[in-house]
Amino acid sequence: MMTARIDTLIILGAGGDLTSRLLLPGLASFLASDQSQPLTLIGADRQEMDDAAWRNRVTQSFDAIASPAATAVANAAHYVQADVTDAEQLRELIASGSGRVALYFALPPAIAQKVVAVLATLELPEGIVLALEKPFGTDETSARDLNRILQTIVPEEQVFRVDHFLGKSTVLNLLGLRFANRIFEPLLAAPNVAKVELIFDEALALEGRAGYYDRAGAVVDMIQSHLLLVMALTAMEPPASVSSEDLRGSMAQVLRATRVQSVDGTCARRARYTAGTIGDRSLPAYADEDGVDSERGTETLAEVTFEIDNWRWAGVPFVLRSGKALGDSRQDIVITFAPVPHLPRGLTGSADPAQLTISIKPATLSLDLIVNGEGDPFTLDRTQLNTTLGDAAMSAYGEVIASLIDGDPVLSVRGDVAEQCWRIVAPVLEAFRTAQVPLEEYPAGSNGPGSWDSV
Ligand SMILES: O=P(O)(O)OC[C@H]1O[C@@H](O)[C@H](O)[C@@H](O)[C@@H]1O
Repeated sequence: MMTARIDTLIILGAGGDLTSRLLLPGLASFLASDQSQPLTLIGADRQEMDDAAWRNRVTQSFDAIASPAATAVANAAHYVQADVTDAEQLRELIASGSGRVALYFALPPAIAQKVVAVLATLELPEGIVLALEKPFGTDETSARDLNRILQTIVPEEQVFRVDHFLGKSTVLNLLGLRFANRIFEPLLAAPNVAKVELIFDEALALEGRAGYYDRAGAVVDMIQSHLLLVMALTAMEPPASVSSEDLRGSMAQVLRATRVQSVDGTCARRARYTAGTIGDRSLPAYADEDGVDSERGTETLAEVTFEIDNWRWAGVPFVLRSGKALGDSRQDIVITFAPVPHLPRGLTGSADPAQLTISIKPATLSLDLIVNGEGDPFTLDRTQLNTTLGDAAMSAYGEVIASLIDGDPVLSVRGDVAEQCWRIVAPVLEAFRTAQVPLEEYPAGSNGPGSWDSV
């Protein structure tokens, strides 16, 4: 496997929103903590722009996390005006890179697929890495087709399917928490665990992204991509190492064993927000947002229960929930332990089982335990052990870019995993499409439909 660092990063779609909002700030975050080697940055897009204008754009996006390395990269950046769906223009663009090249597709999925097809006709430099943003395909079949073409272009180790959740430090903390402490890992299995919940509730609403979101909805936007990967890290078997083969192999194995709890749609709920207020922001109903086709019935909140058919997890529900325009932002992994098999008679009071909560943001860990209460020593009470996990040196995008620039696919979604994630949610998407699951409503700023019990 080739693991030499990337010397040239070429961004396709350099003039787009993704580049300035996420990719360049992520690159700045990486550069601030990496001084070791120069990197040539080339931006490419259809629009007319000269090097100076592109450098200016890069500098502006780098501003929040300025560093000498970032300034050096911005000052030496180049811009190439090109239609990258044209074979000759794409070939010339790639040839303008020196050393090992990474091609970053910051492009809408349909154009990215065209460019992949064009790449398949070109002779490419040794070791080129192709970085593709989500969504990777639109279902299992299209993801498999895209993987098949990519396989004809470069080896799997040179395809980097970006999912920035794999770069979140608290998500990566699952590895240390689970595999470096003897006290949790043996307990993380049926019958010790009653349920596992992964909650990603956002106060953010549509934020002008109707063009993408109205076709995706909460299941595709969050559960199919990010949350299933977090679930895989929470539930996978201990890998022998954190090499890309071992880590991604363990993730793939647990996802292959994952299915929705029932195929008839009763394992899923969905809702969309109506008008409401969050803090001092008044939000229109989702259906009235610019660019939304209300007939499409897109959900802005979804909850799906999965099961993992293996020895460790058989029968334990994994509830994944994510929604927008909710009153409380929450990003938690909540592991609820099973009740003890026998509570000594004479101990009274709340014996609700212990819970371990790993919060992605703010990065905290809390263990909710039952102890003897302060008053009557035979009355049970609850106590909480809390700790903060500290801020990561790099942003999630920075971490993913670091792994890309290192030429190490460990934080990239492996091809078969991308296909599995689509396979897993397919029955839910079908149940939504055929209206087997009612589309409920919740006012923006609330905690979801009143009938949904909160976790
Ligand atoms: O919390 P983060 O890192 O911004 O990630 C959440 C975002 O992840 C993106 O991939 C989704 O498209 C967004 O809808 C979501 O808000």
